[in-house]
Amino acid sequence: MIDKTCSDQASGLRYMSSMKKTKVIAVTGGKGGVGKTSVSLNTAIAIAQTGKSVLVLDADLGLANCDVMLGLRVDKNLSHVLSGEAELDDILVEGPGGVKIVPATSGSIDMVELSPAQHAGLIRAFSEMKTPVDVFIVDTAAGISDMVLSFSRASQEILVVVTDEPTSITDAYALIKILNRDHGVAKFKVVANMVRTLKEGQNLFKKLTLVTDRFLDVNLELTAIIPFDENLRKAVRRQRAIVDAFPRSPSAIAFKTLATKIDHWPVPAHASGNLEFFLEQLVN
Ligand SMILES: Nc1ncnc2c1ncn2[C@@H]1O[C@H](COP(=O)(O)OP(=O)(O)OP(=O)(O)O)[C@@H](O)[C@H]1O
Repeated sequence: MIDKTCSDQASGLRYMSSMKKTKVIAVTGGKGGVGKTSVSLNTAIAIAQTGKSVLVLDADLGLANCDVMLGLRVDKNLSHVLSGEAELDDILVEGPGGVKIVPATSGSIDMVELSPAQHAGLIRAFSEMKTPVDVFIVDTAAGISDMVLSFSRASQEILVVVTDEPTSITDAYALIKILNRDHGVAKFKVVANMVRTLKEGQNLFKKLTLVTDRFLDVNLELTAIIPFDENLRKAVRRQRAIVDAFPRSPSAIAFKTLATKIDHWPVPAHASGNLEFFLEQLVN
């Protein structure tokens, strides 16, 4: 028994040291419709276009829509991996720039309420994945459900997408507050989306920090300002990503700038840089 435990630990350690580091980023925002999926996909594709291997987890498990947004055909999803019918590598769908998407189009999976067997199965599925991953982007659902909090808390970086509407700002504040108060998260990167001018983006950030500075001990950074862009809507209607369909459009340029920034973020040297560590955090 002891021998088995030791050998499990040893192989686990060997495995950990052989693993490539992955940047894990959650894209969240509190309010629905602020552009989380648009930010996740376009940023992921822009990073993939630079030659990096990027995986997007569509973590809006009830209403997953990354595949629909890109007009991709999905045969199998994460529930097939959990039931043992498919390997993770087999369900990945490839989008523009070679970006890979983990389709999770099943309302029946609740990632935070997995049975121990499913938990182990999920970690094993990611451990055994042959597809290398430099950047793992998790597109979370709207709201402040346990699942959104778990995904955010387990990620190394949290991108909070906000728009210049009072409800978006109050929902983003509520999300930041809970992540800080209940989960000890102190660092957030803000993406001001659908703004008409740079100034509007900066003012929006100020409105948010006015309340966070007053009531919370958190550090917010304005990481990206994405302009309102009619071409983005046109691209969505055509089931294309703007960085692919209209690469010179203002929002596409802003997504590429964000991608370059992310590329320069350091990969943590410790275990939190591993995909498996993220999953452990997620389900524990
Ligand atoms: N910068 C932008 N300029 C113009 N339209 C945008 C921009 N960003 C997002 N949109 C539009 O806003 C709508 C909502 O975007 P998206 O689906 O990405 O939001 P979401 O936060 O993921 O929504 P949900 O919470 O429903 O998952 C879409 O129609 C999208 O085309």
